[in-house]
Amino acid sequence: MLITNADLADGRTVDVRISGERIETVDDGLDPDPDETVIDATDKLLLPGAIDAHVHFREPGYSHKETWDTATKSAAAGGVTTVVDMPNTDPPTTSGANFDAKADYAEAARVNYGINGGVTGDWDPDSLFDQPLCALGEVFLADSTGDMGVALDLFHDAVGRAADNDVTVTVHAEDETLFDESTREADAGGVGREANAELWSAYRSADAESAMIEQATEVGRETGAAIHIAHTSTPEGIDAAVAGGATCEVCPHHLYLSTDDLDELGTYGRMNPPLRSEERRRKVFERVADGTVDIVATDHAPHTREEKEAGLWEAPSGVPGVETMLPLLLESARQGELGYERVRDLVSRNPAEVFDLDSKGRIESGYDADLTLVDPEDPREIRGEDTHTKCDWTPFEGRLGVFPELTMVRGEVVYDRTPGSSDGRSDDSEGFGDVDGQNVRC
Ligand SMILES: NC(=O)N[C@@H](CC(=O)O)C(=O)O
Ligand SMILES: [Zn+2]
Ligand SMILES: [Zn+2]
Repeated sequence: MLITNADLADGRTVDVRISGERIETVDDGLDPDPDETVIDATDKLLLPGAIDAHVHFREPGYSHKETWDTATKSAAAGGVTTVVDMPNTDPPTTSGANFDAKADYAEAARVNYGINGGVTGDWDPDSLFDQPLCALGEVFLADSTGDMGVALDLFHDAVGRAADNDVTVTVHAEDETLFDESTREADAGGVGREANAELWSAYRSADAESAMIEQATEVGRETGAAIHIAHTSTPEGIDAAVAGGATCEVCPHHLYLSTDDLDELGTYGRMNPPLRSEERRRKVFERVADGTVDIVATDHAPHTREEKEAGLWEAPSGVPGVETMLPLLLESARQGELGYERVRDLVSRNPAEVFDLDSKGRIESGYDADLTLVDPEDPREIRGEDTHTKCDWTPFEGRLGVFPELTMVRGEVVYDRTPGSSDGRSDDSEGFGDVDGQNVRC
């Protein structure tokens, strides 16, 4: 296959030849071979497929929220070609056997995936580390969905084991002892969008995050493990991660939403860590734009509308996001708030480096042909009902996103937004190709 005249994030315009699963040549003036499929990418932007290093695809255990099929369609339609799945499923991914149980479900994936191991009081590190883990984590230092919170002494042991096995540790860092219990009394009731979700932000305080990041990075230094701080939501948290020698990630909801949006979102804006003030959100955005933050990942955490239609303290935490991450970032690039190379680094190059995905994250000869093609000047309104996640709602309703036209996984079309228009490149009427997702560690 030959993609001609594509603009790259660095401003070059090139032809890209794909041979089998790999990028063969990146050059200009490549002539199509006889019988070679040609995609004219004139005025389109070609990006390495996004790597979402933080998703909750819910199976086994919670197929009513999401399945590997719906979630990886959502990923493909959002330009995400690799995902890393978190362990808070049922059973949790805390032993070799439980890893195998998840791997069976993951066979339905249409994009590449990694599976992480998790830590609980009764985890089985011996059998777990025998498996091809992508990373250890998220290791929960506070309870979140799945109630997998662990104490610091167990965390210390687990990080030590990870260091011995040369596995990166992704950490959910909040200090429960610093949560503000008094906020519970202020709740006047109200369910779903009527709930006063600002109380959730007050409850799981900004201090609780940065204090625990300091402790987690100290354990990293003591043990020599590579620590990656998940979903940092505050400038203080990002600065603590950097000072502590860890890598860190920011999620689209902490980049584009703040407590100002909670009037409208209610429990649909409840997640851990919670949304922060507009002032903090701006400072987080600055740190993403200037390269202080290593990666953007979604923490795609779908729950049904029925589950979200509950009181503030009963509703589950988490929002979907795998389909809207790259579109939101590309809209910021269109607006001049982020450079295209920064976007590429945040969602492709850097996650590939942090998680040792050696053949991914770049459009260069020899790399996997995981690619996504967009018209950078064609934003659309984000609509929950248009997304492919099973939960069918989005906290970004009505915002603009620059969505992919075409996504490829290891040289095969996994998503084509205009099926039929392009010589049958996809297999079904929704535009999805029947691609066999592969475990990135196998
Ligand atoms: N972020 C969330 O609010 N929820 C996540 C768990 C997590 O990442 O903490 C979930 O799995 O629902
Ligand atoms: Zn978390
Ligand atoms: Zn998470």
